[in-house]
Amino acid sequence: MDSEYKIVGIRGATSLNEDHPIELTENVIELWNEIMNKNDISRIISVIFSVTPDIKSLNPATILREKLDLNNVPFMSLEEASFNDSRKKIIRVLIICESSTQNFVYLHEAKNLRTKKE
Ligand SMILES: O=C(O)C(=O)C[C@]1(C(=O)O)C=C[C@@H](O)C=C1
Repeated sequence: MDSEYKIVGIRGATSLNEDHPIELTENVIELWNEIMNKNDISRIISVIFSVTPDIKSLNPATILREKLDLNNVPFMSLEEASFNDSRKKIIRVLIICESSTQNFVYLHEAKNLRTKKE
């Protein structure tokens, strides 16, 4: 293994306007492609998705596995814990991988998930 590659966690998130299979598929593939384009990942170890409890139309892991032929990637999908100030219709991902970069990607309404609340 090249020494510049380290095991890191890369985060990302996206949002849905509606819990609809077409929008969910498009936004999950968009998120995945953006993370892959903005990073230099040499090996994926595991991928965990979380979806807020208002997302039921499709499983993001199944979409990637089937549509992008990622059958060898160990995916899991979980329900995100819900709190009083939780944002709605958010899909989060944590990719554990070997990478020389660690660029997080937040798209659409998920862009401000990590901004500090006043
Ligand atoms: O990074 C995100 O997706 C966030 O919503 C931020 C945050 C955090 O406060 O650090 C909140 C909830 C998630 O479970 C993970 C991280």
